[in-house]
Amino acid sequence: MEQEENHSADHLSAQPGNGNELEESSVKERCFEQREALVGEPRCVICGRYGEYICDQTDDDICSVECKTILLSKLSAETRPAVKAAKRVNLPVGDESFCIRDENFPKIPSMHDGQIASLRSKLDICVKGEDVPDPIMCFSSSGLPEKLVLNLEAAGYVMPTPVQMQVIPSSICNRSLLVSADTGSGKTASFLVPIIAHCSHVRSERCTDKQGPLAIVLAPTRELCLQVEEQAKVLGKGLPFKTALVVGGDPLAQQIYRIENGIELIVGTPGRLIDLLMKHNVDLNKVDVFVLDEVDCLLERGFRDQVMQIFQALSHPQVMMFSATVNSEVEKMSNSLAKNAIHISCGNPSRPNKSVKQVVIWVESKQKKQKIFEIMTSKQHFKPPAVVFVSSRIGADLLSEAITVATGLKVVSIHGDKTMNERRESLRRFLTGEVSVVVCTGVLGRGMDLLKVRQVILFDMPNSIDEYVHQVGRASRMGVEGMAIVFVNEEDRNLFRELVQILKTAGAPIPRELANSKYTTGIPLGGGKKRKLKSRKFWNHGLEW
Ligand SMILES: Nc1ncnc2c1ncn2[C@@H]1O[C@H](COP(=O)(O)OP(=O)(O)OP(=O)(O)O)[C@@H](O)[C@H]1O
Repeated sequence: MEQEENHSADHLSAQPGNGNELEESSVKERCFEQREALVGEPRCVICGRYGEYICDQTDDDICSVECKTILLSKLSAETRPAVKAAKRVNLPVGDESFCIRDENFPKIPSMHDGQIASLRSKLDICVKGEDVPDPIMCFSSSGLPEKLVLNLEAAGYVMPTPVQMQVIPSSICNRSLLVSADTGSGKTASFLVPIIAHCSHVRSERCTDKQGPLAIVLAPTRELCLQVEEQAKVLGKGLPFKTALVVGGDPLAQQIYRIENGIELIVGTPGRLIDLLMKHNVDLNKVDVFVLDEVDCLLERGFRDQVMQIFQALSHPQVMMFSATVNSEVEKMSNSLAKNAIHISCGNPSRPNKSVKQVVIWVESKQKKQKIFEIMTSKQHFKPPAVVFVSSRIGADLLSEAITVATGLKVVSIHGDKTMNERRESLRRFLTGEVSVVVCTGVLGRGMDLLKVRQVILFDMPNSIDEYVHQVGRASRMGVEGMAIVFVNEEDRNLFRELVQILKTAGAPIPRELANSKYTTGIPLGGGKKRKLKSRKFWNHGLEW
């Protein structure tokens, strides 16, 4: 007990002068101050570094006050959508009566169809399709391997989020899916959990060494692939489940070597995967799960042909497609990949996450730099760590230098002209808190789980409202409140109409210049033609990443 107390990060709250100064000074404030864990040492449940302390509230190993705060905010009943969801439908949180330990994965007991429909409606889950499996209320009710359930618990996943409640059972029933759900709502685990369960099931049934992959996850950016693969490794730990990351910028030979040695899941960008498949004979015959993360982006021109090429090399896989922004065009295109897919929608997809306060400011282009310096030197307005989105690579470099000079803050830039090692290192420095600002192009706009970020600044508006939704979404994870500061001026007039609609719906203030602009008031609401034009524009921008 004595020892536990001395290790407790809660001692940080001790006040100077109470005799605890010695322990206080040794407690690590920030995650990056902590060393890596050696073999056999406890690891921080948040970042994996040396788990020097024990969190009093949860008994988990943690490395620093910073990770303790994240751990507690993750577990906080007020901020967990799954727990909130359970409360909304009057389910006792963690009540075992809602957990069915049945391999065949039956219905929630004593719930008839009407009750299931009402449950879905309360959880904001909409489903379209034939024989849609019922949602689950806990991870252990879907016949997942015990080790996987333990890994989920260790990662702080006490209950599934609404999207996971509906996607996991549907996926385990081998159904193809098109899923749209809010940013930060847990889509990644909703496809990784069934993939890991499937792979470890197959491998333990037919245990032969060095087999080809069983699942492929495609994502549009290297950073997102890195993150998805990392999460797959955490959730699949201790199971017969190995992964390979196939992204540009890393040596191809190493990626081939890893695949040759036998893996279950490939996570990659379409271009590099095609490259690898052309140069090397990878047996894709056993791939029976194909996931498109950020499906709307992957089905845009530029990626679409590559995605279809990979798909055609597979033999009738289960296809699962995910994004926070799925429009009717994407729905139509998804038909060519999966005919009878179930459509699942959770929360308010295609709208900025409700937990992010949108603060739109009218700033003329020449004044933008001055404005961002003002924000970043204001204790009241600047809430680091912060992500700044700009529209060009050169702009990212110039602005990051300018912010450093003007404010003295540590800033990095990330964009498509940097080498993979530079991008990895900059992201690491940002995520560990070594630097407090990252200036980037759209490369970090989609899918990135920037856990500690609560503030994003859209220095340049992106080229489409869908990208706006994704970029704003970086300011919040799992319902934690965040803020997006958005600079607009006449140059963004193409988006005025949709932006004003979005701000009105969110009840956010609309700058006078924006409200009064002829582009806001004079043009009728855009139809299909206008959206197509925007999609193309986005693509020109997308290729610039
Ligand atoms: N059941 C759960 N319990 C607790 N935390 C969870 C759970 N599921 C996911 N998370 C955490 O929630 C955060 C957001 O999840 P994720 O990145 O998958 O969101 P997303 O829906 O893919 O968002 P985006 O559209 O922005 O990519 C992550 O930090 C993840 O670890």
